[in-house]
Order: sequence, then C-alpha cells, then structure tokens
Amino acid sequence: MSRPIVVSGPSGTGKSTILKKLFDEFPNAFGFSVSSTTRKPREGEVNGVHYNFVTVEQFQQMIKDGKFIEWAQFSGNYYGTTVASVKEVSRAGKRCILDIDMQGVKAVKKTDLNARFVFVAPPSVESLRDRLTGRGTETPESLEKRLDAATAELEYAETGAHDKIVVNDVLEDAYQNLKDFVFEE
Ligand SMILES: Nc1ncnc2c1ncn2[C@@H]1O[C@H](COP(=O)(O)OP(=O)(O)OP(=O)(O)O)[C@@H](O)[C@H]1O
Repeated sequence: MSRPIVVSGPSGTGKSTILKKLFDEFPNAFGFSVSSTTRKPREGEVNGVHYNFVTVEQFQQMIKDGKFIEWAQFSGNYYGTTVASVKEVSRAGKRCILDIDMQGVKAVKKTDLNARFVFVAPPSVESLRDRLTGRGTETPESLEKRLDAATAELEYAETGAHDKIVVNDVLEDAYQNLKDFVFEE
C-alpha cells in the first residue's frame, strides 16, 4: 500500500499547476479522499463518492472521537477529512495526494497515516508576489494576507518538517522533481 503524499507550500507557489500536470499525465494513479459533510446532497451527488453525507450529530460525534485530520464550518455546514477516508484510497490501490496548508501538515503528522511530505517553495517571496498578482485572483488585502501566511509556511519548512522541498522556478524541472518524489516508493 502506498503511503499518502502531502503536498503543501505557500499559496501561489504553483501547487495546483504542478498537480494538474501530474494528474493529466497519470490519470489513474491517484485517488482523492472523500470528504465528510453535513450539507444536504445535491442532485446527482452520491454518498461515499462525492461526499460522505452525515448528520450534524454524527459529525459532532466524529469530532469527539478524533476521526478528522481537519474539519471546518462553511456557511452553516461542517466539512472535514477523516483519517479513514485517506486510508481508503490506499486500500483501493491508488496514491492519495493531500493538497493542504501548514496546519493540515501538522494535523497529518499527529495521525498514524505515515504520510510523506513535500513542500513546494517559490524561488523567492518576490516571485510569489508576482505570481499571485499575475493570477489576478487577489485584492491588495488578500495579497498581503497570503504573503504573511507564506512567510510562516517558509519558516516552518526551514525546520525540516518535510521529506522533500521542490523549488518551483522552472516549471518543468519542478514537475520532474515532484514526480520523482511521488513515485519514489
Ligand atoms: N514555475 C512557474 N513559473 C512561473 N509561473 C508559475 C510557475 N508555476 C506556476 N506559475 C503561475 O503562478 C500562479 C500560481 O500558481 P497556482 O495557482 O498553481 O498556485 P497554488 O500554489 O496552487 O496556489 P493556491 O494554494 O492559492 O491554490 C499561476 O498563475 C501559475 O500559472
């Protein structure tokens, strides 16, 4: 069974770009954990496929039982990722990739998932600013917020919390390095 792979790094560093290339090149190698939610299923959504749909009481009990790696509340509904849902991906013979932030990394480290951690770093904070600006998704406020969070992420990476650091300077090189890590075992 392959160990889950946790991809983290500052917002705008290029995680989605690199992961998209990976999933395009290897469409069947990876699986995603199914999140749990208290929101009602929408038309066509299948329990256990799109989400694990649970009641508020069940969700709160799962929190108490320590079932979640992380959970949050958005617009009145609970959402979360359970340790079991990540294990299920490995059991199904796929590699599970978790694209999460520093808090998520710390949370995964507290579980028995035995994950491998890769950090995608920008060449510099200035380049991160340029990419976030270039992406056109940020207001001046959200840009500063993301850059502050990026500094914290970079400091955390300096503590040696990850198994590998991939600097996303030249995209093709970064992609190759990430790919090497993903298929290392
Ligand atoms: N090696 C690279 N060189 C230059 N630009 C890049 C490179 N990699 C990604 N980008 C660009 O940087 C921007 C941010 O990339 P992306 O959205 O993949 O970041 P992200 O880490 O997934 O961010 P978030 O965590 O906010 O989703 C995008 O506009 C992308 O096209």
